[in-house]
Amino acid sequence: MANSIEVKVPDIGDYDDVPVIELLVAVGDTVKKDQGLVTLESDKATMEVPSSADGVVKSISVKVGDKVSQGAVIAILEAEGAAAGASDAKAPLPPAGEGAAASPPPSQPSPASGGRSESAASSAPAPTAAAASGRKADVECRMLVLGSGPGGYTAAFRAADLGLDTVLVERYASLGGVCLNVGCIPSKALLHAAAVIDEAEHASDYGVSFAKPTIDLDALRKYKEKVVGQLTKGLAGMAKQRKVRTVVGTGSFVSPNELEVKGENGTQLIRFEQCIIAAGSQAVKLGNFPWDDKRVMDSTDALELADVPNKLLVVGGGIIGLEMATVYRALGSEVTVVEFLDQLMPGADPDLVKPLADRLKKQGVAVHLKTKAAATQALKEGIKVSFESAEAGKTPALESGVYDRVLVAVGRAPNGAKIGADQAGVQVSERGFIPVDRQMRTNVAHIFAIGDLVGNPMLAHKATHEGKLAAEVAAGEKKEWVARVIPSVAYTDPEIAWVGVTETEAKAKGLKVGVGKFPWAASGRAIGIGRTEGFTKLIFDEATHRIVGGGIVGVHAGDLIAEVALAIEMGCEVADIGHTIHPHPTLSESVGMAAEVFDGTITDLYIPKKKG
Ligand SMILES: Cc1cc2nc3c(=O)[nH]c(=O)nc-3n(C[C@H](O)[C@H](O)[C@H](O)COP(=O)(O)OP(=O)(O)OC[C@H]3O[C@@H](n4cnc5c(N)ncnc54)[C@H](O)[C@@H]3O)c2cc1C
Repeated sequence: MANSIEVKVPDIGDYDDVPVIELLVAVGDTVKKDQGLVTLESDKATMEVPSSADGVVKSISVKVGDKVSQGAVIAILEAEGAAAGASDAKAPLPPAGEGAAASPPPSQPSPASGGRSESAASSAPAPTAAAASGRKADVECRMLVLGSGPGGYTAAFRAADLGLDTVLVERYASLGGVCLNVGCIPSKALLHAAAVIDEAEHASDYGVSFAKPTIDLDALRKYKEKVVGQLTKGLAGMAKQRKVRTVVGTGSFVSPNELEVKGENGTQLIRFEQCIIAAGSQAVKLGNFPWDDKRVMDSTDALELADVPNKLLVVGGGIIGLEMATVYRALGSEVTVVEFLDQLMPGADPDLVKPLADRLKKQGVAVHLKTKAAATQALKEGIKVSFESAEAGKTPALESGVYDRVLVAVGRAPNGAKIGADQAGVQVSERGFIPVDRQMRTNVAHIFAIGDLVGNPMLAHKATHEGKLAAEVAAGEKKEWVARVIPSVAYTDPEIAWVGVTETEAKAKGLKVGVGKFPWAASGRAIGIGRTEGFTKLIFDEATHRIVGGGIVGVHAGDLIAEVALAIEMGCEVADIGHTIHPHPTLSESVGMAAEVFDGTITDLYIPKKKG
């Protein structure tokens, strides 16, 4: 029977509220009595395994940076003997007809999945010997990675670099997944063209006039494809250099150690010791749209640039919908955006969104909030869409319209339920997410999952970070998720970027925070480029003056937010940021100056002192 032992911070007053600075072991490690588990900051105290217990680390309840008090549980151990089958990342490949005996990892919500309650629980059946197919394998490998998006190719490359013989399975011939082929990269190539069109249009403000642009759609499409091709071919080359074998075809698990891949050249059975699932997500297709009509598009279709519709409806005012609205508006479409919620880009603070909403309005983009696309009809002259108010009983601001094309951008759904995960014993939530622990392990110890299919935010940089972590853990490194924050960026015009705690979230959670906000109207650089609508705000813990979040709206906000993310990761206080010398004249100065605003030391603005 399992004999669990809790390791607690000792009952010594000195240890109150002390940050954890190092985790010395990881889940699954076998530990011996008196071995160090966790190091705390104050006088480098090390929490040790109690002398009564040799065992396996079942869970670790803290991460680096957490503050702990006396009595807090730091880890749970399973005493030796009770831990048979505990995760062994280097479990040998079972012979055909024999499954892996893996015990499930601890039940911990992944921070990478936004703390979802869908944890890698232990209720899924452990794979049994009978579950293996008994078929002859066409390919055998130490590591199989399913899906070649930013999560998958990163995981495969890192695994190979760490010496694991790796196979990468991808259903499309081109590596790179959604991000490189039909997501981040092509959208940014088109947004670059949109920005140039816009810049040229406004250059007359400073005395430089260009003729109205002529748009060669074929050439623009080719440019986008060239950008994508350069990156995807680069990936194929790097896979070869690392001796990562790629298999093209659609994969589905047939046992805890086997994946069947159906491709153009028939069916192959791949047997693996360890696996990283990185099968990503796909666009949600609302059921009330006629998807067999080419005029109804998801983001992949919209990036095809089949034509520039006279009238485009964008359903969904989130990042992807607004980026595509930006592109098509610049190319000449009359764009209408409808959003069900009461703000564009839900998740960002409303003040960050306002400059974008104002600019869209100026540009003639019609935005209707609290509006639902209720019914659709494919007519010869266009797609007719009828709207309803999101508020029961209210009349929508817009009742109906006929559009040459409709882009539906209402979110993405994980592919977890489409890969035969049940055959491997891997748990999948009702929504299609695969729960993982802090090491990206699923409930089956030798199978990891990463990227969009483990939870929000569905972002490429989250997927790559997780991919690296999973590969390193699989190769035997003692690691777990320690990143504090994941930045979000909308590459609209202006860009909006935020990271960490938002003001809205702080209010909802009753966190005591203070804000330093620097308006770009006072930035020499912003004035020089005629883009003063932006601002930079930093959010600090009121008691410690440590930075906990930040948001930037304005050109290049996506590049600028990296400094704020680093400051949060480093645990910077307001003075660390304010005293960092930023180059002048740059937009980056606005980060230092936002800190000075909070600190009351700003000289580039005049802020009257509060009376009393
Ligand atoms: C229009 C658009 C713009 C975006 N812009 C940004 C951005 O600017 N920045 C950002 O961070 N994120 C952006 N994203 C999101 C980003 O693309 C995803 O978060 C990222 O691609 C997720 O990576 P992943 O590795 O989890 O999965 P994916 O990139 O989805 O890759 C999964 C791969 O698995 C393959 N696959 C799935 N099932 C199987 C199977 N059964 N067999 C074989 N192969 C399979 C798929 O074909 C795919 O290639 C954007 C997304 C879209 C749609």
